[in-house]
Amino acid sequence: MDRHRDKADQKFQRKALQVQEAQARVMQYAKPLGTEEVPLSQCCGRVLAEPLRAPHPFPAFNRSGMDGYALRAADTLSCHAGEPVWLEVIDNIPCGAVASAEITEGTAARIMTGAQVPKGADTVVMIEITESRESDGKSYVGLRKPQQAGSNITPVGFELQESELVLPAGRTIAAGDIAVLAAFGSPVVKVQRRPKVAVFATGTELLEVDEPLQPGKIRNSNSPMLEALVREAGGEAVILGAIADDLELARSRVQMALENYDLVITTGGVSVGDYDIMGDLVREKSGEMLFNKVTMRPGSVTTAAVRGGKLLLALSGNPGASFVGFHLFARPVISLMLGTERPLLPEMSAFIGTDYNRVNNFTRFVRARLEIRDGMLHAYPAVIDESSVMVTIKDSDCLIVVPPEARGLKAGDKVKVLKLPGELRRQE
Ligand SMILES: Nc1nc2c(c(=O)[nH]1)N[C@H]1C(S)=C(S)[C@@H](COP(=O)(O)OP(=O)(O)OC[C@H]3O[C@@H](n4cnc5c(N)ncnc54)[C@H](O)[C@@H]3O)O[C@H]1N2
Ligand code: MOO
Ligand SMILES: [Mg+2]
Repeated sequence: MDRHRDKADQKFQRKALQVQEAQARVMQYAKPLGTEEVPLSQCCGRVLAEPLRAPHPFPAFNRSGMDGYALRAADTLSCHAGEPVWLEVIDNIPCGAVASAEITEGTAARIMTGAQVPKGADTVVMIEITESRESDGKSYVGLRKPQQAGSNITPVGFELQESELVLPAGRTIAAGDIAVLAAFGSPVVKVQRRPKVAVFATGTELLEVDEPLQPGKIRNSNSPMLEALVREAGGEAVILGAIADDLELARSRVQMALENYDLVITTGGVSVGDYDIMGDLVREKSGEMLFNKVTMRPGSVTTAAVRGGKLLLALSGNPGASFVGFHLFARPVISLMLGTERPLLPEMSAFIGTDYNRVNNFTRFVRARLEIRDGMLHAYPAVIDESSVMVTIKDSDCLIVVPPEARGLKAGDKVKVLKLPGELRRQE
């Protein structure tokens, strides 16, 4: 009986941490996991593991910006009153070729866009403003206006000098980065290894997605949602299914997962209920509990522990709470494991779109839809945003941070929002 009392006391006496403190506790266990090489075609969205310095200037040669003639600007200065200057065309330089002769006084080379400008030439004149004639088997180009040195030539190193830093390590590779990597000859790219994240759900009430509904039961929506969130954060998610509320079973599953994966995320069973086994499991002596209560809503019962150096994030079973818990705790951990420098959701300020009157003792992270109007951000809180509500997660672009002291926000008040990843939802 006394042992029961002890257990119950432990269960109910939880010390709530501030969100930032709780984030700091989990983030200190998140370190980059090492690197691997992937083909250029598969590196989009991965995190670059080493900086790229330009191995050569870019462009690597003085490049013609027009189809026309390469010549010396000085040779055009003598045109006056519309009298053309005639220069002998001594070379023809298609793109990809190099000149066979230097341009000297009185000569020019026909040249195409993108070709290397020949030695001696300091300007390129576009075909449209030139004239041509043949005489004694020689070709001549005629110009009626003096030209400026440097025109239509992109000088060597215009974009980048040799050894200039182009891509810092830690950058998430996007299309423009891929162009750079290709231009500098990187068929394989060193990227951070993706964390392997085990996701499992707890709850005797849970059905598989393809099972028919049964009385009192629900389908497991958290695991597929978390799988998508892990992927979006740059991790590799492995769904380990749903387990019944059975402490023995959960203990062995969690242990197996901690041994085989970089991070373990569970949902459900962290509150004070009779079958809330994850709470019991985390309080067992075999590991360090980092926290089991956070001053936030939803997700106040979010729990974290470390075992054998690996993090276990036990998120609340309520869909809204597991969504917010993922973004505040799991996403930063995955980001740090990927070696990124800014693991937390970006903060912005917005005008709240409607009144918000819900009162709370804890900071509330209210899911909301963002709209940009006249260049200003407006955040519309979801009409129903209880922890247990699933359906409005899909419409949220951000979380409005409502501190406990904010009582009765009025439409138009300025609020802090945490931007969720991805594009803004369209207004229906
Ligand atoms: N007496 C108290 N009861 C509760 C408290 C409290 O402080 N005292 N806290 C409430 C709060 S706040 C939350 S949040 C929930 C947390 O619940 P658990 O993390 O223990 O989660 P469960 O009990 O397993 O489930 C809660 C809810 O979520 C549904 N669920 C669970 N897993 C899934 C899933 N994979 N997919 C979809 N939905 C899921 C489950 O069926 C329940 O409806 O506790 C409050 N209670
Ligand atoms: O604190 Mo509960 O975790 O969602 O509201
Ligand atoms: Mg519970």
